Amino acid sequence: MFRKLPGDEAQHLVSTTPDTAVVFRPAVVRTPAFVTFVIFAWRLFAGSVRLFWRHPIASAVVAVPCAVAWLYGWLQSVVLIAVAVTAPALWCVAHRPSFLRLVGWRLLAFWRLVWVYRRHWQPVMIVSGLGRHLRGRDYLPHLMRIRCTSWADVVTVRMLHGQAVKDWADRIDHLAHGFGARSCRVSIARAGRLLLLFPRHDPLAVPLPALPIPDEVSVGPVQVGTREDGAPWLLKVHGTHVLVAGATGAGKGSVIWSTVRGLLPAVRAGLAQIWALDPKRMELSFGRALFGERYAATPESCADLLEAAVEVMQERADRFAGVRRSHVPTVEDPFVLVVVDEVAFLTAYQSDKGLKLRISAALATLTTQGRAVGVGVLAALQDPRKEVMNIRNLFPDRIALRLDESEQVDMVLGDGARDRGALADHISPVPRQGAGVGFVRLEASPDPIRVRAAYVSDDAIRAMVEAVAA
Ligand SMILES: Nc1ncnc2c1ncn2[C@@H]1O[C@H](COP(=O)(O)OP(=O)(O)OP(=O)(O)O)[C@@H](O)[C@H]1O
Repeated sequence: MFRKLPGDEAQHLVSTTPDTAVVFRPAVVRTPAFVTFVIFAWRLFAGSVRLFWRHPIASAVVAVPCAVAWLYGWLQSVVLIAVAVTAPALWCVAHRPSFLRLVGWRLLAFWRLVWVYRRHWQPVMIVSGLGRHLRGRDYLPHLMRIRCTSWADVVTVRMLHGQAVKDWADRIDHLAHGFGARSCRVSIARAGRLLLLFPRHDPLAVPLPALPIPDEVSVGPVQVGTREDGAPWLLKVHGTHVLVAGATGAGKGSVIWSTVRGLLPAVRAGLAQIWALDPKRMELSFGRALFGERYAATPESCADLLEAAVEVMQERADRFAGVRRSHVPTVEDPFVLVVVDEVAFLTAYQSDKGLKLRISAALATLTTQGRAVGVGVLAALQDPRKEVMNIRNLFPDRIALRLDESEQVDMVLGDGARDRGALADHISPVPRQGAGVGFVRLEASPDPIRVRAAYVSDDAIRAMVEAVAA
């Protein structure tokens, strides 16, 4: 045993009786009391300065009444506390948003920093493998800052040197459960720093009724719902192609109808046309009058309609060649949105090989050449696998509603989307809670954003048909 002990440790050994633990005599360095006092005083001072610097509001809440009591007496201090409590309460009642923005969320952030994150930081980091315990020392990522919004905590973290974003993305489950949240999303703040987003509650849990038909005549981006952060979810349809993937009952219809609703003023003004392909004959047939002649349900008529769209596209391409490089909608050349509900019925599940080829070729042509000349495709499908939808990569913008399998998330939103928190396979199958909820990736950012489409009821569709007929 003595030979196994490193260096001169053997000389500190106090007891090695067989039935007790090995006990070492600690090294004692005799220090004058004065030096010890100076060290403690310095630590106290440095700690107080750090506390004031990091948490000025919370420190002032404690320090100011103490200072007043010491300088002017306890009665004045009690009066001050009473005023300090009632004034914010009145402010909160009178103008809640400004109170929350300036005071409320900061206090909550302080509370959650102390009570949730700092308290659980060390065990969660060590158990999840994001921190290391080496030779008696903890090497932990640095918890830098907490910001609270109305629905989530945003935690800024400095990673350990040598860690990668993937190390954190692989552990979102550990982090979420470790800090008592439903989920966790990871995004990059800057080199070496991450933002972890922990939702406190789900702002999208309640269905959103159909949005009002906009007054402005525009081909987009159209508002189709709300983002998790409360901002409007604007979907760009002009100048792109959009693929909506979701299991049965995921609410694909609500994305399609909300888009149609947002384009309605442009349709009425003649600046947009919606061409509808409805092989299931369920979804779009309800508002058939909105599409006029440009509605197809049988595979043959769908192939014809798609080829007609290709003709429009090619005719425009011939006219625009060398004259302009982008499309501006006019009554002569309106924006054409080809809406396809359950596109796999027309491609993968189509038994007639000739029709399947015609439809696939037309869709591929539209999605590769249509956007510059004002022809866009909005397609919905249930199964995003390559065997089912081999042209899914030709859709620049993709929306993942509730999906059956976790692997399907990256198929729709691109590699790594699920690791970053796009848990489309965890969306509730209960229509009230989960229908129309999904994840999108915006052009500007690789981080998925959670959204909910507004539900356009049958009555709202009927009202739209009447509005267009009028
Ligand atoms: N945005 C929404 N908000 C709340 N409930 C919704 C929403 N969208 C749809 N629903 C509810 O979910 C049900 C299914 O929606 P929908 O038919 O649009 O799904 P889907 O994805 O098109 O399904 P399928 O592929 O089977 O046609 C609807 O009957 C409606 O009750």
